[in-house]
Amino acid sequence: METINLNIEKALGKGAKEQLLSAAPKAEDAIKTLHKGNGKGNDFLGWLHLPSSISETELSDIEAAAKQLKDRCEIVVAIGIGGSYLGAKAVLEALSNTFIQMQTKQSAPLVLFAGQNIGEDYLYELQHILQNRQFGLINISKSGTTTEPALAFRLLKKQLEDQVGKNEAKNRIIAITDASKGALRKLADKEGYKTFIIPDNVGGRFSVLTPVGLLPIAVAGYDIRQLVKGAVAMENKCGENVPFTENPAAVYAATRNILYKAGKKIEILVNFNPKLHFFAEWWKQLYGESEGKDHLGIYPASVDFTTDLHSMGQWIQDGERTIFETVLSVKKMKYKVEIPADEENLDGLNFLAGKRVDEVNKMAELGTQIAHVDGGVPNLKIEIPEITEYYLGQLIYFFEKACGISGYILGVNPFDQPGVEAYKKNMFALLGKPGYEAETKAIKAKL
Ligand SMILES: O=P(O)(O)OC[C@H]1O[C@H](O)[C@H](O)[C@@H](O)[C@@H]1O
Repeated sequence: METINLNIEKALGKGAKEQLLSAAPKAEDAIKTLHKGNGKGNDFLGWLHLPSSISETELSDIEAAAKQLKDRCEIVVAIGIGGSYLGAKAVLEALSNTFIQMQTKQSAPLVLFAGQNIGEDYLYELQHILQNRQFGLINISKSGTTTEPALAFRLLKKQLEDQVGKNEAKNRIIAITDASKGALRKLADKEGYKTFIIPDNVGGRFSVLTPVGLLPIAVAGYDIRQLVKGAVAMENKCGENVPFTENPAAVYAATRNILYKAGKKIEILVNFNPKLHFFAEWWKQLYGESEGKDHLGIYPASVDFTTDLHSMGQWIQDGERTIFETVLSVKKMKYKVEIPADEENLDGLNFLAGKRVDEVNKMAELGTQIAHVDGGVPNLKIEIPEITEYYLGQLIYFFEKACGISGYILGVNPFDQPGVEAYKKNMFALLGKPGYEAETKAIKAKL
């Protein structure tokens, strides 16, 4: 089996080796701190050895629960937001047929998502689609108190109970939450739902390799063992005793911090494969929530190429020089599409006849890299052999490990997210939630 490969040749320019070597001690310290567990946020390091510590019993339990839903449902709605949503969404978008919702024959339930927004029309349309369909629910919330998923669950639970009765609904609802705390734990225990636990020491954005991500992925028919296997391979490749230059997570973390110090405040995660769009959304939460604090942190952005070359390409080529790119480059496509010759050649494309579509895409990728580097945009490249469960598992762990290292190099606590509470407090105050009387008064005075 291959591994994903990080290439930083086009990232640091002249003196790259020296720059990297001088950044090595800080990265090595960060790795030591992570592994000793004596740094900031050290009660949230459960992800560090998560892949290698998942047991056969845990995997079988997840697969059995997935089977229970598969046997009963044509649609399963995974309810959650942030880390309780993006991991599964990213993996499913990467692995699924892009037009899965148009396919009439499904070998596994269609996994849809809810609770990741408060869109009334979104929920109306979802409820409408679920009418007279056999559906089930996976309700995911680590805290068990997040408003968006709680609201979606209230609506969909009622609909399910109305459609199949309370008893059968219990066979189709699985809750993933804290072992003892939170409203969802209480509700699940009271109703007698099957539950999975999100370990206390695994933060939401690091939880894709717990049942949070694994259950929806298994329900959709994908091989969670391969996903975990890939993550284990990367856990070893980025291990504590691997020398700095051979540890891709350390090199990535060090490189982005060198660039940040040099004024590159924005990192754009680029893909040339639309299936990776949501992988970037997952990555944005991982890095945004981990590093964006104390008025510090690279702003994680993303683009889909070549699509966005026709919209954001101008800015990236010529705009303010505060950006760098990290390109997710997929080596091998799953399918083959050859460009046909055309006798009339009215579109002038006969020079491409006989080539695969991916050859055109690869030249777009190379041409873009050269143009952007020439334009002053440092370029990191992560080569992914193919989009499979195994390599996605590698990629997930690679980014998680690098995120921990990078946050410690930056000097922040990469494992908390205090800033997220500000909007929640205001929303509750505006909605008049009991207990928020003083905040309600204060915010109304601002209106
Ligand atoms: O899983 P939950 O507790 O519902 O949290 C879901 C998400 O919302 C929070 O506000 C945090 O900012 C995220 O880190 C978290 O992943």
